[in-house]
Amino acid sequence: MVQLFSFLLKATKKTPRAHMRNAFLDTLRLTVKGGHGGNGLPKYGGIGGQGGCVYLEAKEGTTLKQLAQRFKEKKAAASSGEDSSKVRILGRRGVDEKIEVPVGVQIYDDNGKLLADLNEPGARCIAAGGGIGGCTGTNFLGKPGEHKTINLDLKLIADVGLVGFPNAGKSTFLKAISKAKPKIASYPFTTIRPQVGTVEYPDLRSITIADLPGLIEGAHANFGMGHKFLKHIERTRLLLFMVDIFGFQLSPKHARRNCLENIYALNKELEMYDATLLDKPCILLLNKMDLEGSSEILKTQKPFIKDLESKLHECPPEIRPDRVIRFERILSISAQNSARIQDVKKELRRILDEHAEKDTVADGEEVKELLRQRVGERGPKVT
Ligand SMILES: Nc1nc2c(ncn2[C@@H]2O[C@H](COP(=O)(O)OP(=O)(O)OP(=O)(O)O)[C@@H](O)[C@H]2O)c(=O)[nH]1
Repeated sequence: MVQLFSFLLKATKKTPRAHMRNAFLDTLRLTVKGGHGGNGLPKYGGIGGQGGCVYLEAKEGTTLKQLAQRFKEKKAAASSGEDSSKVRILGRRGVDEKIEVPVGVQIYDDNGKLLADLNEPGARCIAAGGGIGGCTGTNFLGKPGEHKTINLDLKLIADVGLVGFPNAGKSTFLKAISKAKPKIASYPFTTIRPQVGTVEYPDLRSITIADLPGLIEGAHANFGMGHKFLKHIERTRLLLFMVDIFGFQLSPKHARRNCLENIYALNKELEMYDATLLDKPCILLLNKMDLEGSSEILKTQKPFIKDLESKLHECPPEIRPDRVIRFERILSISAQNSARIQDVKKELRRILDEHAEKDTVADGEEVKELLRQRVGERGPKVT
């Protein structure tokens, strides 16, 4: 009977859909447990060893998928401290459990409280401390280690976040400008995981661009993949909007949006996710300029794209943003023919450098102000 059931169960088990297989993993839940403290030895006043702790360390090249494979049971524990004995009065400390995590991981507890942000290689945090060893204060009994569930949330760290609706040409553009090799096809949703490309400059400086897929109109209401990948934009320093000059229609059931409407809709999606994203510097790319009729559309739409406020009243309410985004630069390109890709490359660099300089100056001013406040009237003069 049991065999029959297991046979039937196997028969109904479907193979996962192609896009679900090897899916990009950017969250992981783990139960972590610090080691138990060793017991003391009352007769000699011996102290038990402290339990080992579970700690996380950010390492480049690590993925959450590797982690999920290593901890199949989703549990990690450190070893207990050694009991005190006649030959070793001070018990040895338990062995720590080191978990290597991808750079850019944020650690949350079950209440959603941020415990740590491991955003550079080598950054560490203790996930579960070990219990103290038995001593006079504990009646020579070792204490249990910390035990909790943590949530790892990976947010990519890239200089530029590429956003656009499906089929706009994001993958084609990323391939043209960088060394990334994304999948490209003429139907929406080819990209189901963020792709990161690196753009190199002759002076050996390089910048990274993350293609954030899956964004569709209404994603804020959890249509499609919702805002699943938008979290990766939070740490980017510049936004790169990409829009098909001919507009986009997700399916016959959806309204066809022209390029201007697509810009409003993208603006709205970002605003609904996190309005502070609109404060980031932003470049707009109007793509597919190699196709016939594109120049005419550009000519009629450009004045309105430059001044988004002007047509806001005509924008359908479901895609109308409260605040329009300001583009530092608008470039019409053809990702397929690599036309004006070099201009985009230059602009990205220029704007990133300009903002980095501003940030440094702003930081400097802040430090000076702090110093001024601390130094007081009689201290050295801060200029
Ligand atoms: N004519 C023309 N076609 C382009 C251009 N850029 C992209 N395409 C085509 O548009 C289609 C979609 O391109 P992708 O690069 O896959 O678009 P995407 O935005 O990455 O799409 P998703 O993966 O669905 O998010 C493909 O058939 C491309 O060949 C362009 O500049 N000109």
